[in-house]
Amino acid sequence: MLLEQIASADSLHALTGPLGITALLVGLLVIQYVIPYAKDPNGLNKFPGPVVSRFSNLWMLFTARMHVMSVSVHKLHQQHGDFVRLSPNHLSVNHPDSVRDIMGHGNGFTKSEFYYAFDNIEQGIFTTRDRAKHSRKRKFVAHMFSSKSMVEFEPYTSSALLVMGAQIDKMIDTGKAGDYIALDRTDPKIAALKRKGEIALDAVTWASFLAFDIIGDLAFDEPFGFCKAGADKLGGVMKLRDRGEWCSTVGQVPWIKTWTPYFFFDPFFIRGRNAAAGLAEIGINSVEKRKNKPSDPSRRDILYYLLSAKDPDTGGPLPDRELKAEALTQLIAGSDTTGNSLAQIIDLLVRHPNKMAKLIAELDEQYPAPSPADFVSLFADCQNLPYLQACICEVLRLRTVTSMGLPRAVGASGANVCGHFFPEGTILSVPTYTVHRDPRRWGDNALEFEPERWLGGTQAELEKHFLAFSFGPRACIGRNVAFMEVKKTVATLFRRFSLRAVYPDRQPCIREGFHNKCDESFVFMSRRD
Ligand code: HEM
Repeated sequence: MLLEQIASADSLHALTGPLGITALLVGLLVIQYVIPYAKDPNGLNKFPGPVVSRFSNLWMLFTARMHVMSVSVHKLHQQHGDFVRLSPNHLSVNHPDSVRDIMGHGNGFTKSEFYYAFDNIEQGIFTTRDRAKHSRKRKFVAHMFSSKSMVEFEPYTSSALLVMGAQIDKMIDTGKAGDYIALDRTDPKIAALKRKGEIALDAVTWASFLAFDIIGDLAFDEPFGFCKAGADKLGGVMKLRDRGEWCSTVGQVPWIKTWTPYFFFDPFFIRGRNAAAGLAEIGINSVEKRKNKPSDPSRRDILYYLLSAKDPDTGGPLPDRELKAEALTQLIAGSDTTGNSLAQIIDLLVRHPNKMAKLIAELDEQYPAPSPADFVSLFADCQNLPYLQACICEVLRLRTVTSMGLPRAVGASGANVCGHFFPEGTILSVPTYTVHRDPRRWGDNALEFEPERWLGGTQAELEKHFLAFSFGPRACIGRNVAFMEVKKTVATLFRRFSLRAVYPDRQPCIREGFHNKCDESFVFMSRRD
């Protein structure tokens, strides 16, 4: 009888009509969101956070897409305290022990599925989630970042700095370097503020040119030539930005990755996907070019180390796809990070002329003679300058390139973290932006630019809360190369040139992708000697 009723035309109509479809949708929503919430498999219901985060990743997707994730998470911590729920299985933890408990060695955590969005060509050292696979990769890149290779890598940084110095000189003399025309030639407002002997340029643009040129030479045998051309002929800088923003957004809901080419409602997704493909092409072409070109046998660069690395599993060379994926990883990890850090260093120093004067005094003491046109600071000379080191650390604290919490997944046996137990698969992150502003860690002047805090023997203590290069087993492997590049660049620039902000009172607009970028930072420059 009942079956007959169901099968009747009226009932079928009811099931396929608007009411039936609504009931079906509600049922699906209950299965997808409400039941998991009620079951609370990771025990996160007791933690506060936005209501929508209890049921879905939408809050994270939205804040990432709007480029405001770190700041939004920070506001939630200010409102709710040390533990904030960001999605059904993701908790952000800003507890004094969170860096040790979540990021530290030996706790069995892995990178989360967020990193799937970053896989390009194939999993590289940066994206690999599996711990055994990651250790294998760390083994074969270890030589590349030894102190010996640091000495071998220095000349590539020096030659890029030489080209950039010459281009700035050219701009001071002619107002133009390659395709780049000094800003005071094109913008009457800037021209009106200019003093004699100065030119105006965008530090963000030139820091990117320099960082790309250095990594091009360091990784692939020749600089990309952006400084010489005064232009980014490959569109690499923009591709990096678009790809980074796309990855950090897609990573919030990783399964959408393969569908983004069809997201016609938001060109952001199409652009990001194309940028990722374009970057892979730059990487693959550069590797192919290098492999087919007779190379100087004494040349020691990243590709030399990758080409001569032994696969720890087979004892033979690395498989071709893996080699390309690793080369691309170094290109991406080593260019955008360094370029953005340099831009932020210049931006914050020109906004704090008293700190900049202290740095210049330190450099002048190191280099008392007038600096010639081809002056480039040797790493040996600037490596241990305390105020230079302090300025760099302080900028990387306040203007950290990657300031969002880096998500880690709890391993098979669960984990005790800051007094709570979390089962396998729970995602935990330490909110770098918030940690770097926490008065419990940095004192009452946590929000101020105060390089002096790094002086006087406090560095080791502060390093425990310093996440600019991350912490633990997945910390930045290129940290020493980065410090070498940044120290040499800052020492060279500030010894040779005077810099001042074009608009000292205009706050920079910082846009967050996976990396934070100043949209622009206009500075006046003139020769000092
Ligand atoms: C100022 C410059 C730099 C900063 C601020 C920086 C920051 C970071 C951070 C925060 C991570 C961890 C990311 C995560 O866990 O999601 C990381 C990882 C990494 N960085 Fe850097 N980085 C810099 C320069 C470099 C350079 C110059 C290279 C190479 C030439 C490099 C290569 C890598 C690699 C390969 C990883 C992945 C390590 C792993 O998972 O084992 N980085 N970096």
